[in-house]
Amino acid sequence: MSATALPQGAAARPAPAMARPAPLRLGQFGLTPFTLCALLALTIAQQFGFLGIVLYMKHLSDGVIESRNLDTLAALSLVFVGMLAVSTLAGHFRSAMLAAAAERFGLRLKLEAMQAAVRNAVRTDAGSALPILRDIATVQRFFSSRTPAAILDLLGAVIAILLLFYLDFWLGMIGLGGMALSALIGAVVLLTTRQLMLKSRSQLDAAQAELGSQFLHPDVVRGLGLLPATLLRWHAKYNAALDAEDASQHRFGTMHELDHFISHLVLIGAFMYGAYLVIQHEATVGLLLAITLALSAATQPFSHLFHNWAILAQAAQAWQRLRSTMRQDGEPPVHPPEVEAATGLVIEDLGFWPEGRPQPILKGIGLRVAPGTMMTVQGPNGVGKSTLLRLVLGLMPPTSGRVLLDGQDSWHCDRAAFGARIGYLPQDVQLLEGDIFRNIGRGPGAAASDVVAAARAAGAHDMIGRLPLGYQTPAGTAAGLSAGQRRLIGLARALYRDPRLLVLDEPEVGMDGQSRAVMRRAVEEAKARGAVVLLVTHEPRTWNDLTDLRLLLGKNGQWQVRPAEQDADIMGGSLARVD
Ligand SMILES: Nc1ncnc2c1ncn2[C@@H]1O[C@H](COP(=O)(O)OP(=O)(O)OP(=O)(O)O)[C@@H](O)[C@H]1O
Repeated sequence: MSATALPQGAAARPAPAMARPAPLRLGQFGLTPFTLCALLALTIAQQFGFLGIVLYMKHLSDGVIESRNLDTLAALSLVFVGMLAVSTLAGHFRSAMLAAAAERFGLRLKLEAMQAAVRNAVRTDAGSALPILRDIATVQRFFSSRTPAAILDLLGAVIAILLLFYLDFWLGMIGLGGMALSALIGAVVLLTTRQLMLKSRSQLDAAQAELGSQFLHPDVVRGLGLLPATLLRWHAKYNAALDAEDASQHRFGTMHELDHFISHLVLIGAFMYGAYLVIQHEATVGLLLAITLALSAATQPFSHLFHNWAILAQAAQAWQRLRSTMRQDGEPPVHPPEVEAATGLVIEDLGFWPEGRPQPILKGIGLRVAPGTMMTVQGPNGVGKSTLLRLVLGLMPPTSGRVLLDGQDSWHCDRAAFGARIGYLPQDVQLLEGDIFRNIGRGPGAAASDVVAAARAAGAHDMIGRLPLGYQTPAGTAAGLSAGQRRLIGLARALYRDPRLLVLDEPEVGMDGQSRAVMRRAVEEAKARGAVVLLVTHEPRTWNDLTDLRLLLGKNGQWQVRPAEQDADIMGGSLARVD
């Protein structure tokens, strides 16, 4: 046995710096300045094609019809058919580019945002990372809808207004006034519905999360007759969320009607002015035709945007939430292993003091656990045993100090490489969706021999063999495995490929005598292979013969390391003996 208590640090060191995550930028998803310029150029080409028709109509009615010149009619028609073809092609390429961007965006965003959300959820105990999936879907739905094209078409609206100015200064002013009014209404409604939409979204998330967590314990809910109360509570929250959404939809609807009214008002104004010019012999009827087409090009993108305002507003909010998730991500920078550090587990001046707590949970813990050594972690309920294990595993950043496994900082590490070197059996064993083989082998591609060896070491092989589908038995939440079976599979997963650090959180809970014996043998073998074993237990006596060292935790961050021979159940209640 080799285990050493290191001197306690006098003052808490600041927590190790988190990496500042790169802000979420559209450029990361292929929307570079070049792509945007190409999209704008295609939009202009498309719009010129359309606006060409305006001029075509005007020339036809002003010149060709009066002169009755068929050659001019044929030549003009040919030119404008060509323009129309270019416009259609430009529109097609633009749609293809937008669709490709939407796909690329969805794929990459899913990967990055999901990783960030899971890391945040683990670090902050924030529960589900799933709302992020809805945000990704919202942003993706926006990109694959007609709305980005409508935004680009606002450029066409500007060109249409310029054309109106070209036709007549005051016509341009009427069109510009209408456009400005529409934009103003849009901005006002977007700002005033923002809070309502945020409220509705957070209420909906809270209601669904609450119902989801209740359904995780259907037996309790049904068995204790809590279903009506649960549904009533959920219904009230859900209705409140829908009320907020209805209010925002109502405002969107009002705005759409208002925009409709303004478009018609602008059209009537422009027509009246055009008719006045015709009466004054300053223009021909062709001008009225041109006004109709140009104004429709100027107002259509607005009308589309207002119609789909909710998609735009929801996408903007989802994008902001995604950005903030990525900002909070803070994946720590990876530190290379310290070659001169002692092998095994080294804990240096480790402290954990969450915000809002008057006292630290853990303070200045310093010790070394050599390879082939088992240390039990003992202490009363709520004293910080599981927290210590999570810090050792590098699942959250310590407030001070650090943990090294064979010289590798457990927080500043490459998770995939570090995870492969540890085995962890939490109090509440959660198996992932997929079969037992994948669960033990920690994903696809595991060697069958390694999986079976781990299952044998955990005493799970025979139990798995008795299942109708053996290692192919589904192991997820709906699979129906018993708590004891899940625990054995969880232990096999922890033992997979001989971890350097084996962390067991109250492993004996829920195990029968035979399974406990198998577990003890597994721990013994892991020690013999040179693993460091950390074991949280409320029954230290049952592990006496395998224990080399005890870490005793007390209230407010008190701690002490003792050799195994002393005081197996010292933490039966008396903290004074630890001081
Ligand atoms: N991320 C966190 N933020 C704030 N407080 C936390 C965090 N993690 C743990 N705690 C608090 O730390 C205290 C210790 O919790 P922990 O689960 O580590 O206790 P424990 O000793 O394992 O208890 P038990 O024996 O009952 O399992 C609890 O009061 C818990 O609320």
